[in-house]
Amino acid sequence: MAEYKEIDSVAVIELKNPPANALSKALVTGLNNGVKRAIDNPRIKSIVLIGNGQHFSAGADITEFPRVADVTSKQGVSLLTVGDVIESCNKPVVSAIHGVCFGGGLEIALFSHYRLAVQSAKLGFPEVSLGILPGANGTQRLPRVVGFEVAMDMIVSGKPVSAPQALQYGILDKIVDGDLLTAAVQFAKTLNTVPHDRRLKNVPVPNSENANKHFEEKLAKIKQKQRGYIAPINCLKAVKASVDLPYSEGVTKEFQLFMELMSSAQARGQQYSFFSERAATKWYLSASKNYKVSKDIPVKTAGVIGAGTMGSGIAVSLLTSGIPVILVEQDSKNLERGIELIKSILQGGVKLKRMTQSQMNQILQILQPTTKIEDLQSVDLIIEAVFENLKLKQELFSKLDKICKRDTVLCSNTSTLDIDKIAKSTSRPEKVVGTHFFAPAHIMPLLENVYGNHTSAETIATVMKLSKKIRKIPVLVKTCHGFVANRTFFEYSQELRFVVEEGLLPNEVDDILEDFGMPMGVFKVNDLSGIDVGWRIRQEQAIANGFNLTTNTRYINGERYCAIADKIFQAGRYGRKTGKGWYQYDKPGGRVAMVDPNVNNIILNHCKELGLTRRKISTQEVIERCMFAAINEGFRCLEDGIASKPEEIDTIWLHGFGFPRYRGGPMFYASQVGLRKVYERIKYYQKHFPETSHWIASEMLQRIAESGRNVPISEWTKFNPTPTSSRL
Ligand SMILES: CCCCCCCCCCCCC/C=C/C(=O)SCCNC(=O)CCNC(=O)[C@H](O)C(C)(C)COP(=O)(O)OP(=O)(O)OC[C@H]1O[C@@H](n2cnc3c(N)ncnc32)[C@H](O)[C@@H]1OP(=O)(O)O
Repeated sequence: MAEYKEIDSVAVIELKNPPANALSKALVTGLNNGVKRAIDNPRIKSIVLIGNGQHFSAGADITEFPRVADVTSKQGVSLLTVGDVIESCNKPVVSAIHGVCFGGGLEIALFSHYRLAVQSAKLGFPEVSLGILPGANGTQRLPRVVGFEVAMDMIVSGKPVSAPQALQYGILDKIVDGDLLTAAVQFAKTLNTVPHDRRLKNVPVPNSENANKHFEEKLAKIKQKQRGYIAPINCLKAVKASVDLPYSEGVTKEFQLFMELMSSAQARGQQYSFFSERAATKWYLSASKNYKVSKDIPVKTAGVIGAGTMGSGIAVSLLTSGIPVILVEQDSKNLERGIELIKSILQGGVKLKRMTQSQMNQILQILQPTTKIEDLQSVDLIIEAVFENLKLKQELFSKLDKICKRDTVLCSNTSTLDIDKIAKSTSRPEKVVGTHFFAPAHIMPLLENVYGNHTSAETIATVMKLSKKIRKIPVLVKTCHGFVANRTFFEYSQELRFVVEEGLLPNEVDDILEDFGMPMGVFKVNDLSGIDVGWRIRQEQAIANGFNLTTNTRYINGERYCAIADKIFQAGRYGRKTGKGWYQYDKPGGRVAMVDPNVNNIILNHCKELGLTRRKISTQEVIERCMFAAINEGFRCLEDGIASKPEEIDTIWLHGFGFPRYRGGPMFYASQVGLRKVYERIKYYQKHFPETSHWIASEMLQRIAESGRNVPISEWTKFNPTPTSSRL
C-alpha cells in the first residue's frame, strides 16, 4: 500500500493503491508507518512522498465513506493523524506530484513542507461534487497559501488547477522536468531543517482584507446558481473560518461542517452519482461482448449529415476533439447556415477563453463542408442528424450503405426511432447504431448509445470509445421506441400535463419542479425544445398507429390523453423561438419566461369545454406523480432489458435532463423514498387514474417492494429474472 525505500539519506514513500492511489485506511496506515520509520532512522535526513502509477493520489477512498462511524471514531489512523505526523516531523517532507493530486491527496501535500510537480499535474479539491468538503484541514490550510479568494474559488467550485497555475498561486515550490523521483530526491537532499513558516498552521491567511465582501458575493452566487445544494455553502463557511478563527478553532469548525455534510442525504446522492456514472459506462452483453474484451474501430475521420442545430453541435463536438469532419447538407443555403452556426459556437468558445482565435481557425481547417453525399465514401464513421422521420432515415441509410466503405459505422441521432428498422435498410445491420445526443449537442454531456438486435460488439465498442474521446458520458441501451431517456421522460411530462388539466398552471408546476432541484420546469423545457416538435411527434405516432388526433381527443384506445399542448400549438405558440409557448418571452428566441394570461385562458377554456372541475393539487402530489411515473417506467426499461442496471437510468437523467446530482437520479431517489412506499403510491394512483396505463406497477418493482426487506439498489436486478440482456 505504501512502499518504503531509501535513496542515500532520503526516505522515499510510494503511495500504491491502483488505479488512482485512493487513500484507503490501509494506504493511510502504510503512509503513517513509513513516515514514522523514516523519523526513527537517524541516517535519514529528509522524506519524499510520491505516487505509484498514473497519479499522486485521487484523495480519500470514496468507497469507504459510508462508514461515517470510522471517520468520527478516534480509533485507527486517519488522514488527520498522518497529517499531523507529517507536519510535525523535524525532517523536511517533500510531496512529489504527478497526474492528479486531489482532495485528501492535496491535503497530504499541504501537510508536507515542500511540494514539487511535473508540468502536467493537476491539483484540486473536488469534494464539493461529492457533497462534502476537504475535511482533513484543507479548508484551513489552502487559504494560508493562496489567500481567501483563490481558496474560496477552488474549494467551492471543486475545479482543479494546472501545475503552472498552482506554481503561480504558491501551492507548488517548483515544477520539474525529467524524472520526478530523481528531481525530488535531489531537492530533498538540499534540505536540512523545517522553517517555521513551512508548517502551514503557523502562517496567517494572506490577502483577507475583503473576505467579508467576497463571502457575501459568493454566497449570493451559490444560492442563485447551485440552488438547493448544501455542500458549496458549507465549503464557503469553512474557508471563511480560516480568516475569522485561529487555526485550532478553524479546524474544529471545519470538522463540524464536514460532519454535517457527511451525514446528509445530499452527500449520499452525490457519492452514488460518482460511482453510477462510472458503472453506466461499463457495458456488458455477454462474456464475449463487453467493455473489457470488445475491440473498437479507430475513428480517424467522421461524417455528419444535416447541418441544423443538432448536426452543427455534433460536428463541433467531433472537431474540437481533433476529429476531421465532412459536413453534408442537401443544398448550399442550408450548408452555409450550418457553417455559420459552427463558427458562432466556436466563437462563443473564444469569447469564454476556452480556445484562442488561432485554435478556432485550426479547428475550421479540419471541417470539410459539402453538398455531395458521395464525399463520405471513405470516412470511418457517420452520424446522421436529419429530420426525425423513419422513411427519410431509411432512404438515407440505404444510400450510405452503397456509398461508404464496408467497415464504416453508420450512426443515427434519432431520439425515438427503432434502430433495427433503420438498420434493415442496409446490407450491414451490424454496423448500424444509435447515437442520441442531447441539445445543445456540443454542451450536454450525455450520449445515449443505442444498439439493435444486429449491432456488433465492435460497433458498440467504437461508439462507446468515441463518446469518451469527444468528452461525453456514454450510456448503452437497447433499442425500443424512445429508448430510456425519452421513454421515462415521456411519462414524467405526460403526468405533468395531466396535473395542469386537473388544476395547476404551467408556472406553478415549473416552480415545484425547480424547487425539487430540476434546472428548468418541464413547460420551460417544452418551450425550449419546441411545441411544434412535440406536436409533430404525436401526429406521426397517431398516423403510424392508425388513429386521428384532434383538439378534443380525450382518450386513445382507452388511454387518457391531454390535448392542451395541441391547443397551444394551434394558437401558433411554438415555444421560445416564436417568443411564445407555454410562456410569453421578451422576444422570439428570448430567455425571460413570463406568465401569459392567454395560456391560462386556453387551459381554463379547455377544462370548461370538457366539463372538468379544477382542484388544488399539493406539491407532494405533483412530485410523486411525475417522479413515480418516470420511476415505474424506469423499472419497465429494466424488465425489458432496454437498460441493464438502474445506474444507467440515473446517469441518463443526471446528464441528459439535469436531474439534481444531490438526489442521485430517479432510481436512487426511489431507493431513498423506499420502494415499498413508491409501490404503494403507484397502486394508489392507479386506483384514482385507472385510464392511465403508466400507473400499472412494474412487476420487478412489485417483487422488490413485496420482498419484505430494504433491498439495496445494487441488488435490484436480481429481482428481474428474464431481461433480454445479461449484466455484470
Ligand atoms: C475527533 C477526530 C477524529 C478524526 C476525524 C477524522 C476526520 C477525517 C476527515 C477525513 C476527511 C477526508 C477529506 C478528503 C476527502 C476526499 O479526498 S474525497 C475524494 C476527492 N477526490 C475525488 O473526488 C477524485 C475522484 N476521482 C477522479 O476525479 C477520477 O477518478 C480520476 C482520479 C481523475 C481518474 O479519472 P479516470 O482516469 O477518468 O478514471 P475513473 O474511471 O474516473 O477512475 C478509475 C477508477 O478509480 C476509482 N476512483 C477514483 N477516485 C477514487 C477515490 N477517490 N476513491 C475510490 N475510488 C476512486 C473510480 O471509481 C474508478 O473505479 P472503477 O470504475 O472501479 O474502475
